[in-house]
Amino acid sequence: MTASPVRRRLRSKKSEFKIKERTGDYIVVQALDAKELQLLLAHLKRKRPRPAKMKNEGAGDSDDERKARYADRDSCISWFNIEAECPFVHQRLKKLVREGNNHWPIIKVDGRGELLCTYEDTQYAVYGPGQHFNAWHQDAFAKGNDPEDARQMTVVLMLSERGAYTGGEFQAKVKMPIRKVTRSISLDAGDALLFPAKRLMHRVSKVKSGTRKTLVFWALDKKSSRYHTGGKPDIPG
Ligand SMILES: O=C(O)CCC(=O)C(=O)O
Ligand SMILES: [Fe+2]
Repeated sequence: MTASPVRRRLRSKKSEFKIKERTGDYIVVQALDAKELQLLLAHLKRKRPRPAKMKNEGAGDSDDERKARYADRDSCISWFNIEAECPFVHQRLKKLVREGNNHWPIIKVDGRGELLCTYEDTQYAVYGPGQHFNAWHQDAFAKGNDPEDARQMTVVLMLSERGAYTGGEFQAKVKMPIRKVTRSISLDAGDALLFPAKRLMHRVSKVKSGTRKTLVFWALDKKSSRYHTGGKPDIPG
């Protein structure tokens, strides 16, 4: 028996991930199991993360004043091509972007259901004692003029066990009926936090002890960005 169109639609939206928390602003899912995480961590041992430069780890030449405050960051990062180096994690991250897009349909989909987006190099971030990303920020701006303003979906993959560090909370400004409130989002090792890159204000508080490690992965839609379209994005800002 064939499913009715409505049932089929519902089934196709069914998550393949265990959803641990879902709000209008962000979602937390279980993304990697312990074995997969170990494989990824073994690969990342070869990396030598270096102090992040502002803005957005580039040369610090942002044309956008909103990003000046990003300088309030102290962490070590390394950028790499995860598709080439760790294909199974790349596949998973792409599925996570799709999962996010099922909740916030921001990225267009072609006739075969493929997301019409590209992916930035992946950021591996390491925060030791005293380090942080204290600056409240969003990862892209609809009206921004920089290459990274093409970011549409953010995936933060937590690599560290809870007991590996204290402090280092991922905090976000979430909508409540009357105003936005700051919430600390609880993440276990292997969890992924998904949110629309141009919407969620967030930061990482200071690590008090131990080491906190994440991967941050962004899906881009270059057509949504002034930078990539010569000032004529096809999506209103
Ligand atoms: O490390 C994290 O948890 C998030 C880092 C972040 O917000 C960023 O790199 O834009
Ligand atoms: Fe961020």
